[in-house]
Amino acid sequence: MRTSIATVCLSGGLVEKLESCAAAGFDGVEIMDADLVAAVESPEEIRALCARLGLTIDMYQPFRDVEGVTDDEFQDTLRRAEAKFTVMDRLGTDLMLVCSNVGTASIDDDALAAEQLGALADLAATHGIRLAYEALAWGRYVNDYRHAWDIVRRADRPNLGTCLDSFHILSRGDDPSGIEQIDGERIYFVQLADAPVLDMDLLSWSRHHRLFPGEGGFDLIGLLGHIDRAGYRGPISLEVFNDTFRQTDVSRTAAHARRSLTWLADRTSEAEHRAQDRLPAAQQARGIDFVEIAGQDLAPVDELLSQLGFSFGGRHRSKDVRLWEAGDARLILNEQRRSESCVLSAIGLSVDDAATASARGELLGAPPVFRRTYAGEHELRAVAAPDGTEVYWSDAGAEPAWLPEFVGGSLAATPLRAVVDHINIGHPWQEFDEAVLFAGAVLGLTPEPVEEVPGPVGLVRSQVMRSADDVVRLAINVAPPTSPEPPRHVALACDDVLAATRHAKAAGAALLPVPANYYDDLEARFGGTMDRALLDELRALGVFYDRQGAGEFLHVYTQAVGGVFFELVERRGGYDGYGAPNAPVRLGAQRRVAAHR
Ligand SMILES: O=C(O)c1ccc(O)c(O)c1
Ligand SMILES: [Mg+2]
Repeated sequence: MRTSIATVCLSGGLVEKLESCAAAGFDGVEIMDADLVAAVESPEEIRALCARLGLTIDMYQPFRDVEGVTDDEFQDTLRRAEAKFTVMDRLGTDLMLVCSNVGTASIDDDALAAEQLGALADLAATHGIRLAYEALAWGRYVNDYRHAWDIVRRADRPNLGTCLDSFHILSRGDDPSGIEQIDGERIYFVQLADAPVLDMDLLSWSRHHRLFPGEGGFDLIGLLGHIDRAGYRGPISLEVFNDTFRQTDVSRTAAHARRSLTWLADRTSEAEHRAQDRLPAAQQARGIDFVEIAGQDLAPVDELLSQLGFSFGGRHRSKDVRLWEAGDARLILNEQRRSESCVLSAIGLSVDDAATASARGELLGAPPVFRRTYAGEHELRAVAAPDGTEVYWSDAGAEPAWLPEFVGGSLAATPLRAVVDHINIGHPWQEFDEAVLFAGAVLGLTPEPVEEVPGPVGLVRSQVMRSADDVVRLAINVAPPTSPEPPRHVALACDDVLAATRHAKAAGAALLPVPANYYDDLEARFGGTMDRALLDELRALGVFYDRQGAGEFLHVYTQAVGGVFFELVERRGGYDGYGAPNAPVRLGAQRRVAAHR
């Protein structure tokens, strides 16, 4: 797949954008007119830079307000176009994007539109330039790709074709299968954007919320299949107007964008027989091997885990690392990284083939992580997620291969038997989409619908990504910008949260206090259908409750140690959520505790 990207996706000046696109491995770019106009470099200098960087200039865009206008207006359009054709000659690019008219169109007449586009194409031909006509979803009269193709056919010029843009097709819910009716030679360009499924006006949705493939709700794989079957063999270009990507680090966004196309090419390669685009298969996690917490002084975490009913699993033979266990839940405390306060720093996953998992991660641009190992120690393969969290893979077995490296653990049975239910990672707002792409592409997880939870300092957006068998459930949260350190937590599932909470309280664990108002409300909501004794016990212990149909969810939180806290959960009757209705109360309680420290 030849890859391209519109300069409008990125922040910074044109030269920085081009350098970042080349560094990220794109083959070409679409240069946005406004980016060139604002640059101090001449078109000749930009052309030379692209040549030096190995980037082709695949398209110049956009040219607006062409068709459906009065004759006077059209004469001015030709004058304007001539000036831009000259710029394109200097840039050395031969394809111009022409958007369907959204502003000046006053005449709804396909014959006139075809005539005017034809005349513009004839003028372009004197420069050796081709035009790609694109239906914008909010075009005044032309807003459907089939309509744009009709007009192109009607104009019937050898240098006039169409540009397909996934956003304009899928945002309107148009049937993309009609693409196969288009002559592939006349599809001059393909622009791709994903987007969250939103119910809002098309223009604002398009200009602010587009996403890179794999981060939204559009079926881009299906769309590419139609485009491929139409016979299109040109570049696949990203055109993603997004408020976040336009203001964040340009080289990081370019790499992120390129990763989305690597993922997409892999997903479409099977159907389209493009073996060169194929990646090693995503490895579904069989289990969570461990969760690691790192920090300078983790004694308070040792204490808390002991109070929760974990048992000490020993110290590592050669490193300043300790293990705590409760049934199948294993927590590693790592004091080797002395610069950090207490953070959730790594996740270990067991998979069928760890080598394949890490090879895939690296091909998707995730940086490999190396930790020093000593003779006889198990070497784990790992990459870093976009936020720096390390993901380790090990081959699934009866028990983790690294377990014997921990010595001196207590042999007593654990009071708590648990398994990691979900892991919740707070991210700064600008890293959210990248994290979603990483979890989907590298970890092979599938997104659940986004939840939004009102917190005391802003709306918290939460996207759970999970494996097919629910072994891994990763909640990606956007922390409110005012929270100093994005909080993270590990939720541990056990059979009896009430008993576990009694045990933890008796052992002196600092649990999160829950306000009485919460239980008054619980009584109002469920009092009619809930056992009185249960309600009283929830209130006495500070345990949260939620219900979905016949399913019930009991959960309780510890207070945070640094940037980490724990949750004990009990799922009854097939409850499948995360207690989202309780999140505002939890966030409020956490804020109160933090304020009193
Ligand atoms: O929002 C726009 O104006 C705009 C311009 C060019 C495009 O290719 C497009 O999809 C949208
Ligand atoms: Mg477009």
